[in-house]
Amino acid sequence: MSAKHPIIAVTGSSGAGTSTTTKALRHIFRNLDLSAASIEGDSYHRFTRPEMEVEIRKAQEQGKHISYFGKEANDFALLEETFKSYHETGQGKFRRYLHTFDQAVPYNQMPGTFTPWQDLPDDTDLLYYEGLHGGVVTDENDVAKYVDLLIGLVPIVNLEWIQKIIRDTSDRGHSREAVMSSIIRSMDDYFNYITPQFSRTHINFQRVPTVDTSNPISAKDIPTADESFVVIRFRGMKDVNFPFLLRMIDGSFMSRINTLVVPGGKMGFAMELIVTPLIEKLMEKKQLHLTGSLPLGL
Ligand SMILES: Nc1ncnc2c1ncn2[C@@H]1O[C@H](COP(=O)(O)OP(=O)(O)OP(=O)(O)O)[C@@H](O)[C@H]1O
Ligand SMILES: O=C(CO)[C@H](O)[C@H](O)COP(=O)(O)O
Repeated sequence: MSAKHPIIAVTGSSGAGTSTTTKALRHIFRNLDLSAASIEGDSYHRFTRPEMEVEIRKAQEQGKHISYFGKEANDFALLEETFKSYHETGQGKFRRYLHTFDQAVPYNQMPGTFTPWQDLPDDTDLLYYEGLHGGVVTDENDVAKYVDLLIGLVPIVNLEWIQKIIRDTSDRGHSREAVMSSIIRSMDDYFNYITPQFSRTHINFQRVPTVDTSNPISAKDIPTADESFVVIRFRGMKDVNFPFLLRMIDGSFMSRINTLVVPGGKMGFAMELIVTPLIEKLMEKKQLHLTGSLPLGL
């Protein structure tokens, strides 16, 4: 944990909605007048899209699987190093993985390639990570230990697959069959690297649809905000003002002592109400540090 250079991470599987949620987080940063250095989880893939296709074939020939969820296809050491560097110095490097032609054309590159590494801007208030592995811990690497506020974004799995299948086929140019086989191929890594993170998060936001999603493969649309609820689980946080949240968020209720449920359309609002005071607290700590009132290391 770094009072001086705090790190906030939103972690979730492919299609969970981490990019979508980033809009709510950016809104909070703007309201608080904070400058955030941003990094994306996909930047830590080891391979471009054509290279990954080769790696998938090589693995298959050896009777193995490689997926974007696992350590073979992602450089966890580099991600840990980036977090460590920001935590200690407020600096680091970033690049982007370009998924679509719309993203790639401004760089004069092809989809499925990386932009060159660049320095993060100087003098930012915090580092914001959005992606697959913000809370990853393996035998070799511990990314989670540098994160001051770790948020999990976890739709129930049928909804996650619907979101992934529809997004990947309509925006990223993949066939339905290719997306399906990538989901199947990713299963081991999903259990080994993705899901354990959600027991390390401070808060999880889990979208639960109220329409039938029992066959995600055949779904034509993503359930809308009005067709879902969001289950929000807090871990190890003593000062959550539940009465205030219940009063402010119409239609919300508690389902457990640490769990708030809000209508799907209120997810952005709930996120702002919950996350804003937490970020304010991180900033107060940072300020104390800068004025020398907080011992180093706290
Ligand atoms: N709360 C939501 N309500 C409705 N649709 C959503 C919601 N969150 C995400 N989606 C949709 O789900 C799809 C996947 O979302 P998004 O691209 O944000 O996922 P991601 O977690 O960033 O995935 P990746 O890591 O693969 O980039 C998008 O089509 C997005 O519009
Ligand atoms: O979302 C993903 C992981 O988070 C993608 O599966 C991965 O980044 C590869 O992207 P693409 O299919 O565009 O090559």
